[in-house]
Amino acid sequence: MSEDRQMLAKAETLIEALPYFQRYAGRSFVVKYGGHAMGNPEAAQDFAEDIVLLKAVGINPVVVHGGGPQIGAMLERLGVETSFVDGLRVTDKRTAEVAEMVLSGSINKELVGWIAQAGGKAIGISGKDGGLVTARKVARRSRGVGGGNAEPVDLGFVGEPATVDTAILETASRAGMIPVVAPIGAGEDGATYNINADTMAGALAAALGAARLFLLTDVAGVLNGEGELLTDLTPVDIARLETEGAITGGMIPKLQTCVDAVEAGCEAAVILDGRVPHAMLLEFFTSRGAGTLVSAS
Ligand SMILES: Nc1ncnc2c1ncn2[C@@H]1O[C@H](COP(=O)(O)OP(=O)(O)O)[C@@H](O)[C@H]1O
Ligand SMILES: CC(=O)N[C@@H](CCC(=O)OP(=O)(O)O)C(=O)O
Repeated sequence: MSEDRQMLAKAETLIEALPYFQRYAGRSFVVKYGGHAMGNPEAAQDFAEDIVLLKAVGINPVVVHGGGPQIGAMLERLGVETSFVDGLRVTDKRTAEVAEMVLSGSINKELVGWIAQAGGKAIGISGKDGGLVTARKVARRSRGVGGGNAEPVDLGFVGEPATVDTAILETASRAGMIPVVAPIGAGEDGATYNINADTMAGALAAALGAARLFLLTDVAGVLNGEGELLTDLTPVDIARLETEGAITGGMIPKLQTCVDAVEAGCEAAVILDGRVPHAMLLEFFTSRGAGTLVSAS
């Protein structure tokens, strides 16, 4: 391509994005960055640039991060065994301490650093800060599909957001900052609860009335039993896939989050491959969408 044609193509890409900038300026986007997607430092830098660009065009991004694999690695180093039920980590007191240390400590600050490198101002918090989230203990769960006969398991200090006060997010956004939220919350009893990061992101998206919820992971999107990408899903489709047993592990809380978010008024929730450079920008601002888009109908 000649240099002139290349310049023209760049200008056209920007113009293609203009209606989106205009339509979504002032709205909130909640972006969940999964622990699996974080493995690649280059993709992480691209991710941070995308977030800073959203902020620069007047959108208010709120980042929620995971860190499941990183918590797992730290538990292994400490010789603590760990297990999951329906994609949720069974969390005793020691595990909750390690989860908070890894999530609120190292990962949260790493992401704040990446955003700063990309020229943005991020503020790292957890659900405990500014009364953002009050957690309640999740109910006992049966193990996996067809686990109906098994004794339900007590997941310990696994929480879900019971109340959300978005004031701290709005204050930070108004001040030009990008909130980066670790999925940890305090219960009314003062205990620390480990919250699945997808669930946390969905609760914030619902409370903010976010225009979009992006869940960045390490797969192309939701795959059917044949391994093919499903590009558009509704809550009815998701219920069918779950009954068929096509959804397992971490995809269970992810899809439940999408359903809850769109039913609470979020326009769309998108599951995207966070390993693909600039996946979120390409999905949102151009016609070259990727991943799985969940909408109410
Ligand atoms: N139907 C499905 N389509 C895609 N991925 C699925 C499906 N069912 C289960 N998964 C699993 O869900 C994982 C994504 O969830 P998770 O490991 O919690 O990621 P993250 O750390 O990004 O939240 C995928 O890597 C895949 O192994
Ligand atoms: C209760 C529960 O399962 N909490 C998660 C929190 C981190 C998380 O959700 O990280 P990803 O998004 O990277 O999976 C955990 O302990 O792994």
